[in-house]
Amino acid sequence: MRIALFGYGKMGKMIERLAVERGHEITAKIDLGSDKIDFSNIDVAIDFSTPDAAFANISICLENNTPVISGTTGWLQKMDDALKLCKETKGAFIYASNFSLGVNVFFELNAYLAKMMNNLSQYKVSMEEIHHTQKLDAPSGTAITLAEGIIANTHYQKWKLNERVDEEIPIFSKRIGDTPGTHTINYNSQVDSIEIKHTAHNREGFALGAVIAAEWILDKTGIFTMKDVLNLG
Ligand SMILES: NC(=O)C1=CN([C@@H]2O[C@H](COP(=O)(O)OP(=O)(O)OC[C@H]3O[C@@H](n4cnc5c(N)ncnc54)[C@H](O)[C@@H]3O)[C@@H](O)[C@H]2O)C=CC1
Ligand SMILES: O=C(O)C1=N[C@H](C(=O)O)C[C@H](O)C1
Repeated sequence: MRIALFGYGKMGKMIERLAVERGHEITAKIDLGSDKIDFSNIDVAIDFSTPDAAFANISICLENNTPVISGTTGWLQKMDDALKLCKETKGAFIYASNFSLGVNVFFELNAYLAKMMNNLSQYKVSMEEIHHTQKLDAPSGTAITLAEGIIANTHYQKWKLNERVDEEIPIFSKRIGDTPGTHTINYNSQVDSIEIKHTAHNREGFALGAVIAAEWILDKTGIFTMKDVLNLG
């Protein structure tokens, strides 16, 4: 498979290593200041760039009939436009706030726990996410997906960054050293607390998930999620 990398930073470089190990070829590395892209030499694109760049990168791939996987976070305000463009171009697109198998299992666990806790009004939910100090967006995309999982299964309707407001899910974002990504959900009552936590030890799980998604989407048309790719739930 001929892969184009949009964004050749921490994730782009790790995806390159894992993709080559799995027998794929990297035929384009597009980063800041890159020249014209030769789409005739690309089977699938993988975008791990920046919040400002993701939508343009995804758009150019869809306009050139190239399936695209995006893991970039912090650009959700443009998501509806990307989905519309994918439908118009009859393209193929997967966005995931987190491509790791472990976090996708954790998403399912989070939804199940939220459903159980919904009628237990003595427990108040909160979330904490910890990432490295270079991260541009807050809260993390993963934290937003987790909050959406709680909202879909409880009476909560909104999340709030770094603040406790009645009836909203507080998400506390911390930036510490090189932390690859840690997410904790806590239900606290006067007498006890229940906590679930996912800790990434490095970035390999994210990168491998993105390569697996790229292998999976080849020759497909439509808008998919990692749940489709991993056959979870
Ligand atoms: N969904 C997931 O599983 C994961 C998502 N991420 C997200 O992926 C993104 C990238 O993460 P990292 O690689 O750690 O960041 P990074 O900062 O190491 O790399 C980003 C790269 O994008 C480049 N870039 C800037 N403008 C560009 C443009 N117009 N076109 C192409 N490239 C451009 C930068 O020069 C840089 O090399 C972030 O949004 C991060 O939150 C990170 C890890 C896992
Ligand atoms: O920026 C990162 O590093 C990560 N970003 C994603 C997010 O915002 O959730 C996924 C992972 O946690 C690492």
